[in-house]
Amino acid sequence: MKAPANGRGSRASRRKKHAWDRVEETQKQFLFQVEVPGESTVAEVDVQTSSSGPAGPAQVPVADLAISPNCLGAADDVVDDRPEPYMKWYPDAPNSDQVLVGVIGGSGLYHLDNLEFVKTVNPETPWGFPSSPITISRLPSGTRIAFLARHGVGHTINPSAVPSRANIAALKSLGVKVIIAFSAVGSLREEIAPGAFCLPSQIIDRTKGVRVPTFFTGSVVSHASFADPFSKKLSAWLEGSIRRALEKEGRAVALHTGKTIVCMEGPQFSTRAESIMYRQWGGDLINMSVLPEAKLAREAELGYALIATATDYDSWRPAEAGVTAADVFKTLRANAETSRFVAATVLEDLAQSVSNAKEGGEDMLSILTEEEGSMQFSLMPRSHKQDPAERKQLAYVLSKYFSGDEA
Ligand SMILES: CSC[C@H]1O[C@H](OP(=O)(O)O)[C@H](O)[C@@H]1O
Ligand SMILES: Nc1ncnc2[nH]cnc12
Repeated sequence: MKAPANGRGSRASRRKKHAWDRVEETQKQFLFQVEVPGESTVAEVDVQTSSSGPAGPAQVPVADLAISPNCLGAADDVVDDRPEPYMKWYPDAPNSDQVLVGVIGGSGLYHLDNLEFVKTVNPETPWGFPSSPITISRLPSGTRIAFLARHGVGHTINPSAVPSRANIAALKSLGVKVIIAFSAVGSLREEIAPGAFCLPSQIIDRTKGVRVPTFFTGSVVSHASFADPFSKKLSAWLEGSIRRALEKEGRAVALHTGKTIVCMEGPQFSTRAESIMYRQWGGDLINMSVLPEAKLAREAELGYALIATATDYDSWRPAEAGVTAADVFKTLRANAETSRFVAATVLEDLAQSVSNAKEGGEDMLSILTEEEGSMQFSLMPRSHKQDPAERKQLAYVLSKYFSGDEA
């Protein structure tokens, strides 16, 4: 039985520690030699000591390999039992230097307003440099945020070439916990008019394998859960804050939620047939940028939500000409102005909630840490065949699973 989300106190803390101990134990697994059916060679695989075989080298049937997520601590053992207060379980965040939130600006959104400039950083990650130097700014409340222009400041990077791994890794290296990403999107629905804002909840992947969609490209294998590609608590919280911001702005901009976004490869726009097909598939919006960004944020255990701003009706409307970049640009400027207003309001709201959280409120803390720990059920068990250099690279984004244990 999973304990209640608000389980607290010292007993709960002990249970949590126990769950993490189990993860560490699995990192120090015993080595077994395993005959893989259908293969002539004997594979060496790390497995847990289990009742199915003695500790030490042995021949064990593949069915007995403890490579299910259970070997990382059964799901039932994992209890959301963060001890209070804030500082104890969230040690690296709550000081004024901490950059909690990363904002990724899309087409038309190359800077934010109302912020006090602190510094620009350009971290070199194991996956190279981010799309643009990252601007760290201070909100009026003092909270710091990091801003990154997805296509570079002069919009010089096409969607297929965005260095998403470097972008996500760089933001994580600054201490960011959640990413709020902006994107200019086409609308596949009459009711989502150009100018409207959307918080999508699902993605259909129509990228073509050109972009590397994972940090795990070598001998360390991982299968992250992606059923809900956007962080649910973050998106739900954003909905209220964006609605307030749009009302305050007074331009009657609509906000749609729960929509499905198609991510296509581009850079050309869709054909009419494709545009119609995406509608039949259940697509409501279309862009070229949400993937692999959202997948990589999940792998890095960062919260991620997309604020999509509709610029055009793509190419599904029979009586109209298909979308052109000029159509997009027409709406882009107004959308970007509203996006800056929304960003300023949302970020201030967020900073306020963080400081409430420090004083005992809980909501924002669970939003900021929504994805933390999620990868523990996604990583395949450690094997001596994993490349130590690769594990070291992975420590850059997932230090709690890969730091300090390189042989
Ligand atoms: C400029 S039209 C197509 C381009 O715009 C969107 O960019 P972003 O998501 O970064 O705002 C779309 O995804 C395409 O990359
Ligand atoms: N129609 C469209 N297709 C793909 N990406 C877009 N970004 C803005 N409009 C778009």
